[in-house]
Amino acid sequence: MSTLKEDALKYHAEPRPGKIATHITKPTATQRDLALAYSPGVAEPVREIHKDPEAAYLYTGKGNLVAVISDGSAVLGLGNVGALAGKPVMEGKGLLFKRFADIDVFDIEVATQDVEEFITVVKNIAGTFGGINLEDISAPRCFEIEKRLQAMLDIPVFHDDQHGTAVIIAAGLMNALEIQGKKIGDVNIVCVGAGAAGIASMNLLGALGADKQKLLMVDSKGVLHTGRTDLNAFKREYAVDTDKHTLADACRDADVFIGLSGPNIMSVDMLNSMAANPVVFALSNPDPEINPSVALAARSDLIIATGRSDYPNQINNVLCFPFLFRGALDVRARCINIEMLKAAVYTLAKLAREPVPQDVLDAYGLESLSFGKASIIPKPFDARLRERVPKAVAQAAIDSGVARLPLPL
Ligand SMILES: NC(=O)C1=CN([C@@H]2O[C@H](COP(=O)(O)OP(=O)(O)OC[C@H]3O[C@@H](n4cnc5c(N)ncnc54)[C@H](OP(=O)(O)O)[C@@H]3O)[C@@H](O)[C@H]2O)C=CC1
Ligand SMILES: CC(=O)C(=O)O
Ligand SMILES: [Mg+2]
Repeated sequence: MSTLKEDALKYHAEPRPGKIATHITKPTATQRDLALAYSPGVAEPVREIHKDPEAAYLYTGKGNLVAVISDGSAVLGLGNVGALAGKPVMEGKGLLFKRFADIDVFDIEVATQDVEEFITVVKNIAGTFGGINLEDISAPRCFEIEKRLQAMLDIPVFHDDQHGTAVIIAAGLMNALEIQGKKIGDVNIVCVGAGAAGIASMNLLGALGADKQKLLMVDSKGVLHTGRTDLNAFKREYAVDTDKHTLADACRDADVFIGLSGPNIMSVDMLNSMAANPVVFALSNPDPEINPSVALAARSDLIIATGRSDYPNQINNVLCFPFLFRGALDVRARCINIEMLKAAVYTLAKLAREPVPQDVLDAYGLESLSFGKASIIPKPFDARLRERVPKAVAQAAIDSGVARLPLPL
């Protein structure tokens, strides 16, 4: 039998290399077609856009085109593999944008990890696009890059690993805590990984009612505590006065473990030391902080999720970014703000409580599935995501004053 590695390499190589290509949207069969598509006809939209840049939305693909841009500095949990090696992931994001939200993508791998150079590249190509999805850029550089680019540009600049991840964690956690009979403001949370995903996810959980005093963040050197002198400004926000200094200390009596760090970091002893009815989101890709089979064998009162497609409860930003951008592009939003993120959270969480459609069951080879410990979040194939999340996001953009168009009919 072939292995996942063999299958994955073959999938990417055959029948033609890569996962995504461009296609033509206009007739090209006759001399007249070419005269319209290219010279001389193409001069007409050029003149219109020269007079009014907004006309680019009318005459080019800009409004439905997103750039997935990476410097390859934090690719999944594989680390700093560089721009080119990250390309399969960026093509993958393009595939997901297209498959789930019919958004066109150019993936762009920028071979510099210098913040100024990177910002200059993105700023200078941004006019081509309706939105910028920054991907797999390590912290703390990613925070400055996103903030400065958003301030310069009038299209959404969205770091998926920060906010896409935060949205799906928040939606999944709201449901998981309800099933476990706990409230977000009461629970002790451990977040391992104080990078792009960890910091942004804890910021959003805080905005949704999590108590910072009950939160311990952990990086590769241990718990972020006030005695540490090696913390950057983003980590310092989460430093607490505690004598818990190791991950094992932090896990003791915790209700929630969120892993946004690297593979196999959580031991069974750590899991066993958590409070009753715990929630573990082991979200490092491709290998989670703890293997779900091992974890479930150790504790039957557990809810566990991973970032992977091959286990129940996939907490992965694929459930957010296609639908969030669809909503933002539909109303030509200038940015993606917290109101839009919250709208996505609530819509995703609510949808998970409804019966799962048959075609979704078929795609996963399941007889049945209903809201509960093994189904806290919708599956990406659920067509209702495309119907509901963009609409909620677009409405939030309108209500918060960042939309330039009304809701589509
Ligand atoms: N399921 C999903 O949808 C998503 C999952 N992720 C996963 O989250 C992880 C982090 O991604 P991202 O935030 O973008 O990367 P960053 O590089 O920005 O951050 C990584 C963080 O993990 C910490 N870390 C690394 N190794 C360890 C360790 N052994 N013990 C404790 N902490 C550790 C780093 O510590 P230090 O600061 O000390 O270097 C850093 O704080 C990846 O595995 C990625 O696949 C990310 C986005 C979405
Ligand atoms: C899912 C994703 O974006 C990551 O692991 O980096
Ligand atoms: Mg990523």
